[in-house]
Amino acid sequence: MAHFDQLTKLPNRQTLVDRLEHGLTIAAGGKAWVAVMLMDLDEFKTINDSLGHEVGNKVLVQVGQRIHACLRPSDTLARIGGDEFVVLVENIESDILVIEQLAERISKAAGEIIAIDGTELYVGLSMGISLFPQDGQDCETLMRNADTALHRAKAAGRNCWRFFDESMARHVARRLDMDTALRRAVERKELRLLYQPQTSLETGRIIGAETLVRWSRPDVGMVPPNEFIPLAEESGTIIPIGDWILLSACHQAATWRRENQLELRIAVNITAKQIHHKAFVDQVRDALDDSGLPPQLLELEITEGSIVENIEETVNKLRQIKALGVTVAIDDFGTGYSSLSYLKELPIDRLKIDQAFVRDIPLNPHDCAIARTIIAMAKNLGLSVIAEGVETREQVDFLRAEGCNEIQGFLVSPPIAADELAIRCLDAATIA
Ligand SMILES: Nc1nc2c(ncn2[C@@H]2O[C@@H]3COP(=O)(O)O[C@H]4[C@@H](O)[C@H](n5cnc6c(=O)[nH]c(N)nc65)O[C@@H]4COP(=O)(O)O[C@H]3[C@H]2O)c(=O)[nH]1
Repeated sequence: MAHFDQLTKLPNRQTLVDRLEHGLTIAAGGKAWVAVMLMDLDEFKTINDSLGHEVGNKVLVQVGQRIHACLRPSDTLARIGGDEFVVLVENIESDILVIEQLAERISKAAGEIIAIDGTELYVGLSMGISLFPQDGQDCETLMRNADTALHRAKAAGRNCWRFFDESMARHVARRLDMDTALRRAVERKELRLLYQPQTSLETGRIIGAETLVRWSRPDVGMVPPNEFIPLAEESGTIIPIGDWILLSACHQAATWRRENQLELRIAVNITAKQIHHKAFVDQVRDALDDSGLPPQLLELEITEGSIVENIEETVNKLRQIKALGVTVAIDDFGTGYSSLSYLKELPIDRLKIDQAFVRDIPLNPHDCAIARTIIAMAKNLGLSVIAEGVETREQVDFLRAEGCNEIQGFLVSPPIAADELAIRCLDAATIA
């Protein structure tokens, strides 16, 4: 039996069903989602009736090519009948926002003018989307529910898409709305940076600060970074925002140096997507050039989790960063999956013990053991150690006795405004 549609050379219905069944078997064993995006062309019958089947066929071929151009190599596009196409997206790990974005790309691409034999045509496309596992466990149910959603899209005025599950659509809409607002947040000056002191346990003095972003969203209030940073990471908005944070933090540290004679190391959180972005090293170099900050006063904090995503490329990028003279710390250390073997290879300067292990020191013997082990391991690898989330005197005593180099936490100060931090540093008080 043929596996491909003769006209468009795309997989046909049978091939789609085979791939979907295979995809569901794989997805059933893990956490990934699968999306079935069923689409058809609005008013295709009118094109066929008024301009003839030959033109209709050319339209189908062109639309097929346009949809195909929006996909990743691992996605499947099939033509399952007349003007019906299906896109199968497997292995959706992080967020269904990617499906919403894909639906938008496809609608836009299909909706552009099609020129056939000197005639210009517009073709609208409606789409219904069902998701495994929530909208069905098997091929038949998922196709049926995608079809129900497609009918809803048509009823809603065509040239749009609908998820089978409306609550899912609302969830996506909320996130999309937040992402759109976030994209504008920089130019509208809704983002601001706070700085949390980092203190040397040897001298008791503040030697640096971590940059922590805050978003005050009009009509909504403060949105915590734990909520919007992962979203920005997912959608790619982290690239312009991260660039702004990096540049602003470098300027701030340069200002402390120039105006307050403070040589403070400024730490900036960097996400996985930022590291892997092709312009990342240039962005860091530009931020240093633009601000005039000496490179050794800039530290990049990257989480353990983001390193394991693509270890080779991360090592490569970090080497380039180190070559600039910038230092690197591993954030949230102990929560990821670091193995000693690659920790040795990473060009890093500091380990940051996650606050989850600091919180119950000295009462919890397990946490004490973990903190002690991280400190000892860092020493063996020639790395410095900073503990985050330090809130009590007892924690300081324990960490100091174990040889931890620096601390950060509410005991010294919560994240504060830049001016306030300068005053704190100029104040003679130290952690004794
Ligand atoms: N309970 C307790 N908490 C303490 C203490 N000291 C500091 N914290 C909080 O712990 C978080 C430490 O930052 P993180 O692990 O990098 O975790 C950060 C980081 O992953 C992300 N984030 C914040 N700002 C940025 C940024 O500028 N860029 C990026 N990429 N991520 C950021 O959001 C996370 C949360 O940031 P925040 O809400 O500012 O929360 C901060 C800080 O306010 C303490 O003694 N006790």
